[in-house]
Amino acid sequence: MNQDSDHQKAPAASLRAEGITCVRGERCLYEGLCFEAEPGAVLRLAGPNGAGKTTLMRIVAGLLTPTEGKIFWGGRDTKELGGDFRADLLYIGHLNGVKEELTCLENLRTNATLFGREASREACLDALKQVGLRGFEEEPVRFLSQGQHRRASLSRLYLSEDIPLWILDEPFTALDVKGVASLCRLIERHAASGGITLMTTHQESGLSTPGYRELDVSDFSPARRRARTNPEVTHA
Ligand SMILES: Nc1ncnc2c1ncn2[C@@H]1O[C@H](COP(=O)(O)OP(=O)(O)OP(=O)(O)O)[C@@H](O)[C@H]1O
Repeated sequence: MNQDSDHQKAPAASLRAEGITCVRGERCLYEGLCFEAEPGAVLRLAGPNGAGKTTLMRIVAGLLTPTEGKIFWGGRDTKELGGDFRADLLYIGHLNGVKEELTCLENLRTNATLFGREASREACLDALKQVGLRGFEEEPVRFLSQGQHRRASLSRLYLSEDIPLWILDEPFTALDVKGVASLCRLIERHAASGGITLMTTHQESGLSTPGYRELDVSDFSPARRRARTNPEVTHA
Protein backbone atom coordinates (compact mmCIF):
# COMPACT_ATOMS: atom_id res chain seq x y z
CA MET A 1 0.00 0.00 0.00
CA ASN A 2 1.20 3.50 -0.56
CA GLN A 3 2.24 5.41 2.49
CA ASP A 4 0.09 8.43 1.78
CA SER A 5 -2.73 7.31 4.00
CA ASP A 6 -4.67 10.60 4.08
CA HIS A 7 -7.03 9.46 1.33
CA GLN A 8 -10.13 7.62 2.42
CA LYS A 9 -11.19 4.79 0.14
CA ALA A 10 -14.49 5.71 -1.47
CA PRO A 11 -17.30 3.24 -0.79
CA ALA A 12 -17.40 0.45 -3.35
CA ALA A 13 -19.93 0.99 -6.14
CA SER A 14 -20.77 -0.94 -9.24
CA LEU A 15 -20.32 0.30 -12.79
CA ARG A 16 -23.00 -0.34 -15.38
CA ALA A 17 -23.27 0.49 -19.06
CA GLU A 18 -26.76 0.37 -20.48
CA GLY A 19 -27.75 0.37 -24.14
CA ILE A 20 -24.60 2.06 -25.46
CA THR A 21 -24.75 2.84 -29.16
CA CYS A 22 -21.89 4.73 -30.71
CA VAL A 23 -21.62 6.13 -34.22
CA ARG A 24 -18.25 7.60 -35.23
CA GLY A 25 -18.12 9.30 -38.57
CA GLU A 26 -20.18 7.10 -40.91
CA ARG A 27 -19.71 3.96 -38.88
CA CYS A 28 -21.78 2.48 -36.08
CA LEU A 29 -19.28 0.75 -33.76
CA TYR A 30 -21.82 -0.90 -31.50
CA GLU A 31 -25.51 -0.93 -30.68
CA GLY A 32 -27.12 -1.63 -27.34
CA LEU A 33 -23.85 -2.53 -25.62
CA CYS A 34 -24.34 -3.43 -21.95
CA PHE A 35 -22.10 -4.59 -19.14
CA GLU A 36 -21.97 -4.55 -15.38
CA ALA A 37 -18.84 -4.56 -13.24
CA GLU A 38 -19.16 -5.18 -9.52
CA PRO A 39 -16.57 -4.17 -6.90
CA GLY A 40 -13.54 -6.41 -7.40
CA ALA A 41 -14.09 -6.75 -11.14
CA VAL A 42 -11.33 -6.49 -13.72
CA LEU A 43 -13.06 -6.12 -17.05
CA ARG A 44 -10.87 -6.44 -20.11
CA LEU A 45 -12.35 -4.94 -23.25
CA ALA A 46 -11.45 -7.10 -26.20
CA GLY A 47 -11.98 -6.85 -29.95
CA PRO A 48 -9.98 -6.19 -33.09
CA ASN A 49 -8.26 -2.90 -33.96
CA GLY A 50 -10.84 -0.22 -34.53
CA ALA A 51 -13.66 -2.12 -32.78
CA GLY A 52 -14.15 0.76 -30.35
CA LYS A 53 -12.42 -0.24 -27.10
CA THR A 54 -10.76 3.13 -26.51
CA THR A 55 -13.98 4.82 -27.54
CA LEU A 56 -15.90 2.84 -24.92
CA MET A 57 -13.41 3.69 -22.21
CA ARG A 58 -13.70 7.36 -23.11
CA ILE A 59 -17.49 7.08 -22.99
CA VAL A 60 -17.32 5.49 -19.53
CA ALA A 61 -14.91 8.19 -18.33
CA GLY A 62 -17.32 10.87 -19.55
CA LEU A 63 -14.90 12.19 -22.19
CA LEU A 64 -17.20 11.26 -25.04
CA THR A 65 -21.00 11.22 -25.27
CA PRO A 66 -22.48 8.08 -26.80
CA THR A 67 -25.10 8.32 -29.51
CA GLU A 68 -27.43 6.46 -27.15
CA GLY A 69 -27.22 4.89 -23.72
CA LYS A 70 -26.04 5.70 -20.23
CA ILE A 71 -23.34 4.85 -17.72
CA PHE A 72 -24.31 4.29 -14.11
CA TRP A 73 -22.04 4.43 -11.07
CA GLY A 74 -23.51 3.05 -7.87
CA GLY A 75 -26.88 3.01 -9.64
CA ARG A 76 -26.75 6.71 -10.55
CA ASP A 77 -26.33 8.26 -13.98
CA THR A 78 -22.72 9.46 -14.25
CA LYS A 79 -23.82 12.58 -16.15
CA GLU A 80 -25.86 13.59 -13.12
CA LEU A 81 -23.07 12.65 -10.71
CA GLY A 82 -20.61 14.87 -12.63
CA GLY A 83 -17.64 15.77 -10.41
CA ASP A 84 -18.58 13.15 -7.80
CA PHE A 85 -18.06 10.45 -10.44
CA ARG A 86 -14.86 12.03 -11.80
CA ALA A 87 -13.43 12.05 -8.26
CA ASP A 88 -13.94 8.29 -8.12
CA LEU A 89 -12.09 7.47 -11.33
CA LEU A 90 -8.57 7.47 -12.68
CA TYR A 91 -8.17 7.34 -16.45
CA ILE A 92 -4.81 6.60 -18.00
CA GLY A 93 -5.00 6.75 -21.78
CA HIS A 94 -2.46 5.27 -24.18
CA LEU A 95 -0.89 8.69 -24.71
CA ASN A 96 0.54 8.46 -21.18
CA GLY A 97 -0.62 11.88 -19.93
CA VAL A 98 2.78 12.99 -18.71
CA LYS A 99 4.30 16.39 -19.42
CA GLU A 100 7.57 15.96 -21.31
CA GLU A 101 9.30 19.00 -19.87
CA LEU A 102 8.58 18.11 -16.24
CA THR A 103 10.59 15.64 -14.18
CA CYS A 104 9.06 12.36 -13.00
CA LEU A 105 8.58 13.80 -9.54
CA GLU A 106 7.08 17.07 -10.83
CA ASN A 107 4.69 15.13 -13.03
CA LEU A 108 3.39 13.11 -10.10
CA ARG A 109 2.99 16.08 -7.80
CA THR A 110 1.43 18.31 -10.47
CA ASN A 111 -1.00 15.60 -11.40
CA ALA A 112 -2.04 15.07 -7.79
CA THR A 113 -2.59 18.82 -7.34
CA LEU A 114 -4.62 19.00 -10.56
CA PHE A 115 -6.99 16.41 -9.16
CA GLY A 116 -7.17 18.10 -5.76
CA ARG A 117 -5.20 15.41 -3.95
CA GLU A 118 -2.34 15.58 -1.53
CA ALA A 119 0.84 13.74 -2.45
CA SER A 120 3.88 14.15 -0.24
CA ARG A 121 7.38 14.01 -1.72
CA GLU A 122 7.93 10.74 0.17
CA ALA A 123 4.77 9.17 -1.24
CA CYS A 124 5.78 10.25 -4.78
CA LEU A 125 9.29 8.86 -4.35
CA ASP A 126 7.81 5.62 -3.10
CA ALA A 127 5.48 5.45 -6.14
CA LEU A 128 8.45 5.99 -8.47
CA LYS A 129 10.37 3.28 -6.64
CA GLN A 130 7.44 0.89 -7.14
CA VAL A 131 7.65 1.37 -10.91
CA GLY A 132 11.45 1.09 -10.96
CA LEU A 133 12.09 4.79 -11.53
CA ARG A 134 13.94 5.53 -8.28
CA GLY A 135 17.00 7.49 -9.35
CA PHE A 136 15.09 9.08 -12.25
CA GLU A 137 12.93 11.35 -10.09
CA GLU A 138 14.70 14.55 -11.19
CA GLU A 139 14.95 13.45 -14.84
CA PRO A 140 12.73 15.32 -17.31
CA VAL A 141 10.33 12.80 -18.83
CA ARG A 142 11.48 13.65 -22.37
CA PHE A 143 14.80 11.91 -21.63
CA LEU A 144 13.13 8.64 -20.69
CA SER A 145 12.72 5.56 -22.86
CA GLN A 146 9.26 4.53 -24.07
CA GLY A 147 8.87 1.92 -21.36
CA GLN A 148 10.07 4.38 -18.70
CA HIS A 149 7.51 6.91 -20.00
CA ARG A 150 4.86 4.29 -19.45
CA ARG A 151 6.19 3.58 -15.98
CA ALA A 152 6.17 7.30 -15.12
CA SER A 153 2.53 7.46 -16.16
CA LEU A 154 1.59 4.29 -14.28
CA SER A 155 3.30 5.51 -11.09
CA ARG A 156 0.10 7.53 -10.54
CA LEU A 157 -1.68 4.27 -9.77
CA TYR A 158 0.45 3.80 -6.66
CA LEU A 159 -0.87 7.12 -5.36
CA SER A 160 -4.42 6.20 -6.33
CA GLU A 161 -5.11 2.88 -4.66
CA ASP A 162 -8.03 4.51 -2.86
CA ILE A 163 -9.67 5.55 -6.15
CA PRO A 164 -12.33 2.91 -6.81
CA LEU A 165 -12.46 2.94 -10.61
CA TRP A 166 -9.38 2.64 -12.80
CA ILE A 167 -9.70 2.94 -16.58
CA LEU A 168 -6.48 1.87 -18.26
CA ASP A 169 -5.94 1.95 -22.03
CA GLU A 170 -3.20 -0.51 -23.05
CA PRO A 171 -1.34 -0.20 -19.73
CA PHE A 172 1.13 -2.99 -20.53
CA THR A 173 2.40 -1.45 -23.78
CA ALA A 174 6.20 -0.99 -23.75
CA LEU A 175 6.60 -2.55 -20.31
CA ASP A 176 9.18 -5.28 -19.81
CA VAL A 177 8.31 -8.63 -18.21
CA LYS A 178 8.96 -7.39 -14.69
CA GLY A 179 6.92 -4.23 -15.30
CA VAL A 180 3.97 -6.28 -16.58
CA ALA A 181 4.14 -8.58 -13.56
CA SER A 182 4.20 -5.78 -11.01
CA LEU A 183 1.35 -3.95 -12.73
CA CYS A 184 -0.68 -7.19 -12.64
CA ARG A 185 -0.07 -7.53 -8.91
CA LEU A 186 -1.16 -3.91 -8.38
CA ILE A 187 -4.38 -4.38 -10.36
CA GLU A 188 -5.09 -7.61 -8.45
CA ARG A 189 -4.55 -5.81 -5.13
CA HIS A 190 -6.88 -3.01 -6.23
CA ALA A 191 -9.52 -5.61 -7.10
CA ALA A 192 -9.03 -7.47 -3.81
CA SER A 193 -9.82 -4.27 -1.94
CA GLY A 194 -13.04 -3.75 -3.92
CA GLY A 195 -11.76 -1.56 -6.75
CA ILE A 196 -12.88 -1.95 -10.36
CA THR A 197 -10.53 -1.88 -13.35
CA LEU A 198 -11.73 -1.40 -16.90
CA MET A 199 -8.88 -1.99 -19.29
CA THR A 200 -7.80 -2.98 -22.74
CA THR A 201 -4.71 -4.86 -23.79
CA HIS A 202 -3.67 -6.76 -26.88
CA GLN A 203 -1.17 -8.83 -24.94
CA GLU A 204 -1.69 -11.71 -22.55
CA SER A 205 -0.78 -10.33 -19.14
CA GLY A 206 -1.26 -13.27 -16.78
CA LEU A 207 -3.69 -11.28 -14.63
CA SER A 208 -5.18 -13.59 -12.07
CA THR A 209 -8.07 -12.39 -9.96
CA PRO A 210 -11.50 -13.94 -9.33
CA GLY A 211 -13.28 -10.91 -10.78
CA TYR A 212 -11.47 -11.07 -14.14
CA ARG A 213 -13.57 -11.31 -17.29
CA GLU A 214 -13.62 -10.13 -20.86
CA LEU A 215 -16.09 -8.24 -22.99
CA ASP A 216 -15.65 -8.34 -26.75
CA VAL A 217 -17.10 -5.04 -27.93
CA SER A 218 -17.39 -6.39 -31.49
CA ASP A 219 -20.12 -8.74 -30.22
CA PHE A 220 -22.30 -5.62 -30.22
CA SER A 221 -21.44 -4.46 -33.74
CA PRO A 222 -24.50 -4.04 -36.00
CA ALA A 223 -23.26 -6.90 -38.24
CA ARG A 224 -23.03 -9.34 -35.31
CA ARG A 225 -26.42 -8.28 -34.06
CA ARG A 226 -27.94 -8.87 -37.46
CA ALA A 227 -26.25 -12.28 -37.62
CA ARG A 228 -27.71 -13.18 -34.21
CA THR A 229 -31.23 -12.20 -35.14
CA ASN A 230 -30.91 -13.77 -38.62
CA PRO A 231 -28.65 -16.86 -38.41
CA GLU A 232 -28.82 -17.19 -42.24
CA VAL A 233 -26.39 -14.25 -42.41
CA THR A 234 -22.95 -15.79 -41.84
CA HIS A 235 -20.58 -12.93 -42.42
CA ALA A 236 -20.38 -9.15 -41.91
N1 LIG B 1 -12.34 11.47 -33.48
C1 LIG B 1 -12.83 10.49 -34.26
N2 LIG B 1 -13.70 10.77 -35.25
C2 LIG B 1 -14.20 9.79 -36.03
N3 LIG B 1 -13.88 8.51 -35.89
C3 LIG B 1 -13.02 8.19 -34.92
C4 LIG B 1 -12.45 9.15 -34.06
N4 LIG B 1 -11.63 8.51 -33.19
C5 LIG B 1 -11.69 7.21 -33.50
N5 LIG B 1 -12.52 7.02 -34.52
C6 LIG B 1 -12.85 5.74 -35.17
O1 LIG B 1 -13.55 4.93 -34.23
C7 LIG B 1 -13.19 3.58 -34.42
C8 LIG B 1 -12.84 2.97 -33.08
O2 LIG B 1 -11.63 3.53 -32.61
P1 LIG B 1 -11.01 3.05 -31.23
O3 LIG B 1 -9.74 3.82 -31.05
O4 LIG B 1 -12.03 3.15 -30.16
O5 LIG B 1 -10.72 1.51 -31.52
P2 LIG B 1 -9.94 0.44 -30.64
O6 LIG B 1 -10.80 -0.77 -30.55
O7 LIG B 1 -9.50 1.03 -29.36
O8 LIG B 1 -8.70 0.12 -31.59
P3 LIG B 1 -7.20 -0.38 -31.28
O9 LIG B 1 -7.28 -1.82 -30.88
O10 LIG B 1 -6.53 -0.20 -32.61
O11 LIG B 1 -6.62 0.51 -30.23
C9 LIG B 1 -12.06 3.55 -35.45
O12 LIG B 1 -12.59 3.13 -36.68
C10 LIG B 1 -11.60 4.97 -35.52
O13 LIG B 1 -11.18 5.30 -36.81
